[in-house]
Amino acid sequence: MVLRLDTVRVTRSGTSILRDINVRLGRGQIVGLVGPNGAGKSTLINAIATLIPFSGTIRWQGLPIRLREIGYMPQQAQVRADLSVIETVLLGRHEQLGWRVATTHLDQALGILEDFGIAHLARRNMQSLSGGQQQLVLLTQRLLREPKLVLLDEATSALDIRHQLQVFDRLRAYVGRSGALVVIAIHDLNLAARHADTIMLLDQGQVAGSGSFAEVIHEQALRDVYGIEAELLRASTGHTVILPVTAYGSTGPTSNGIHDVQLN
Ligand SMILES: Nc1ncnc2c1ncn2[C@@H]1O[C@H](COP(=O)(O)OP(=O)(O)OP(=O)(O)O)[C@@H](O)[C@H]1O
Repeated sequence: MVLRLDTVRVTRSGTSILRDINVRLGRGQIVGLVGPNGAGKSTLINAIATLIPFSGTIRWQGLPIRLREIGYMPQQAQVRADLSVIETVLLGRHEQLGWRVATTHLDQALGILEDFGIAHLARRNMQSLSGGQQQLVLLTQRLLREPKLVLLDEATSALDIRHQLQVFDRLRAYVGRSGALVVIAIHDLNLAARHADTIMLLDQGQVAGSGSFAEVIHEQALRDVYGIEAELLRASTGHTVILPVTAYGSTGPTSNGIHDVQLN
């Protein structure tokens, strides 16, 4: 197991935010970090990225994590600099850039933009892009130097359905090629069901479950952690689809099992 957290705790402004987090994660997988608003997902990602103080130990391949060696993308990555898209992506390799940009670096930057279907934006100014386009560019920037640990906080939240699928396809290819570990905080449980190899469910600063989607996200967990009644459907792909029915406590139809639906 390459990412190891032992009794990690985070306290902010006197309040306990994360309590006794013990985690073991192996490489070559996408881990979906899920949980309701305020559960502690961003805090956990920020602690792993060493951006906030924590107690306990966090080790990557047996060593303390160094931010510059990982690919980290915060929840609200902001673009302030007046740079073009290609310049922004190249900054992903800023430690290696000199007075001239090497052709190989430029080719890599253009290649990753192409891979994510946004090569046509290469010469555009970042400020002129939509929020979703900026999110895609920043993701390619983080992946440019091929980090083996990638921490993404809601990295697909501003993307349309096609781009969400595209990003997960690219992340899957990246993980397959590089053997990286990708941890992505994500609200969309259906996306997580489809694309995450492992689910880690956070609730009130603690790990409420980890394992396969089916092991972690079931009707009782949705009731206990999210406070909703939901139907769990099974798509023709075999993946679970969650259909929220009603918020806990309100009246409405409840689920009585898993149903088959045909997706074309
Ligand atoms: N600097 C801070 N000082 C005090 N409390 C904080 C601080 N940062 C976060 N919190 C609290 O910690 C808890 C966890 O926040 P966090 O942002 O990690 O949750 P999250 O699961 O990422 O939520 P969301 O899904 O809404 O993004 C929340 O209750 C939040 O109010």
